[in-house]
Amino acid sequence: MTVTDSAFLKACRREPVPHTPVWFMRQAGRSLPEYRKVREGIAMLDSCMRPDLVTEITLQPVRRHGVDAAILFSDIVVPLKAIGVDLDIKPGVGPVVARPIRSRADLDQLRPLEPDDVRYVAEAIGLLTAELGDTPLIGFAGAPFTLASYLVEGGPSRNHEHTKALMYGDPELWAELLDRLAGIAGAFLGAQIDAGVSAVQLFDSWVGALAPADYRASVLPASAKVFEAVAGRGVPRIHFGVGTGELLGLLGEAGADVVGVDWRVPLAEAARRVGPDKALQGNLDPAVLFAPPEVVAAQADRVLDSAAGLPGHVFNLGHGVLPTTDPDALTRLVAHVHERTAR
Ligand SMILES: Cc1c2[nH]c(c1CCC(=O)O)Cc1[nH]c(c(CCC(=O)O)c1C)Cc1[nH]c(c(CCC(=O)O)c1C)Cc1[nH]c(c(C)c1CCC(=O)O)C2
Repeated sequence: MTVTDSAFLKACRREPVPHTPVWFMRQAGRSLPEYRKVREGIAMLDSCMRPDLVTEITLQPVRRHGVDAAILFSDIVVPLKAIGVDLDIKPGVGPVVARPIRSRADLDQLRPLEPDDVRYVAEAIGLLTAELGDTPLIGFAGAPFTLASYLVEGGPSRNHEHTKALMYGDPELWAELLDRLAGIAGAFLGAQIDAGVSAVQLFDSWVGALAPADYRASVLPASAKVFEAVAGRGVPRIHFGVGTGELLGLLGEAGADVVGVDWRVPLAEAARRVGPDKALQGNLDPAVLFAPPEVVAAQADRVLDSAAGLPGHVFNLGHGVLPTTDPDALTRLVAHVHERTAR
């Protein structure tokens, strides 16, 4: 076995698999007591800059759950911090930006990302690939729209009103902002591929707030530029957002090899929307993990049944692991998916 032959990479390439591979968005994090222990007294962004901690935290869910892939412990705002944007991650809140970007002058905060800006990430990836053996490591970046939302709003937002005001009100400035963010995200993914990750995921978590026509006109070109920056590198590209049922076809069109699906659209229907030449990832509702074990198993089977016959399914949740999830429920779910799909 090598990483290349792993069930996860085979599923991304839509090749036959020994079992359906499974990993979880936010598998490294607050649901694990061993995570809370190593993070004690260390700020989130500081922990992302320490290769020893990044390595330990990334490995924790692999050891505990036996998932088919690791995801680098980092955050979508790490490359922004690395180029000098004044921001922090506030516990229980999320990324908070000191000087929101609302005018052309504010764009000065965004210079291009150089590999040296994130050398601690490359160092962590080197340590990780040595430890992980045959288990693939997924790198990631935030997509231009989702990064723009944090930068324009100044923090997490329910309605993205300032973001949309800029997008509709000053299309030229908006395009320039998204283009700069696309350059940063593409460079961040490129640095992770150079360092040895086996796949990359572009998180456009909040883009489900847009209508398809606006996505196509105002966001797709920037996300396509990110995927283009890492095309032809032999590394599958995954594209994910929440509430994107109406955008699934466009998320694929932007240049992904694998399209992530939240829990609102069954995978068989998602496959029709995405088209025949892409794999799918998803899509168990993360809240289902709070139900009794037999219910979790039955709901997982519903996901697997919907994906039956599709070439290329990576089992995942429809969004990240919720912080108060019982880790044993995740371990049982991995075992269940593996047993149910063993060929
Ligand atoms: C939108 C977004 C962010 N960050 C990320 C996204 C896209 C994924 C998604 O939609 O969930 C991506 C991310 N953030 C983190 C990872 C690690 C890898 C993984 O296990 O998935 C990944 C892939 C660690 C983290 N990033 C963050 C934490 C929690 C911080 C802590 O443990 O103190 C972790 C483990 C902080 C963060 N950073 C962000 C949010 C919304 C938060 C949570 C705020 C909170 O509730 O405390 C921005």
